[in-house]
Amino acid sequence: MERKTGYPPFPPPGSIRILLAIACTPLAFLRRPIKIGGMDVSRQAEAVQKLRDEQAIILPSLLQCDFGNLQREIHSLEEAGVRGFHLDVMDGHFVPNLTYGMPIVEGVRKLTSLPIDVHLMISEPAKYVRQFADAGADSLTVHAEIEQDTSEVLKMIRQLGVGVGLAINPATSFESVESLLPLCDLLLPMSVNAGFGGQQFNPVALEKLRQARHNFPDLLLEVDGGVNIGTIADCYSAGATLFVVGSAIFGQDDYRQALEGLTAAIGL
Ligand SMILES: O=C(CO)[C@@H](O)[C@H](O)COP(=O)(O)O
Ligand SMILES: [Co+2]
Repeated sequence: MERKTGYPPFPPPGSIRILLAIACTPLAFLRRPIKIGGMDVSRQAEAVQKLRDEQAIILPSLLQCDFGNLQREIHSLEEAGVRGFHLDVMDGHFVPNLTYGMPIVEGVRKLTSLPIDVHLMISEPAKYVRQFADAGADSLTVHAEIEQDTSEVLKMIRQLGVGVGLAINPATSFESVESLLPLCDLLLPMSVNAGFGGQQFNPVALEKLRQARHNFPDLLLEVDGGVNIGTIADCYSAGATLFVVGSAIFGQDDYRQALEGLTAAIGL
């Protein structure tokens, strides 16, 4: 399937081209917000760009960090070289586990300027996406398996000016969500059933990554669940560039060593 890029098929007329060139310089993004149809696209562009900037980004899933020492944990992870954070929000309904909500996102936002990637494992994301964006999330990923209209939720997230992500559990096929992908910046084929850290990697995610990379070359591809030095290389070869890692970091005393092991495993 050919991806609709939204780009014009030929260069726009001179005046529009100049305006676009000014608006698209990184410095212009830093100077002022750009509103298109009432939406602030500068934050979205910056956040998604940061995630696109590198060949591979390891995102620690903070689920297993020491929340009694959150500031120290964020600091240690930054010192160890991480380039972003992954926050798992679970509501005890969409998944049989309950974690945290907006206050923790807000707390982490105060402690870091790195991208915060929020994974919403909740039944009714439409009710809360605005609050998560206001709390400081840079990208919001919702599950295709929710009972709400997923395309409407993805459009709502787009309007909020943050990165738009779609997650699919191992039992959900790539084909069943393909038509939603033009609405997204990011696809997350889960390599475990959403709900708990510390599960074993399910290779069913790999074929979905390959399909997505082939059909949607510009889409950010993330993988989450059981990613460790034994599984990360296959995910990278399949096309993922964002790697969510919980146990393989927090199960180690030395975060730097854990990160170095993971990046070495993909040859970077
Ligand atoms: O979204 C989830 C679990 O549902 C994850 O982000 C996990 O927290 C990752 O932990 P590990 O599988 O790496 O231990
Ligand atoms: Co997650």
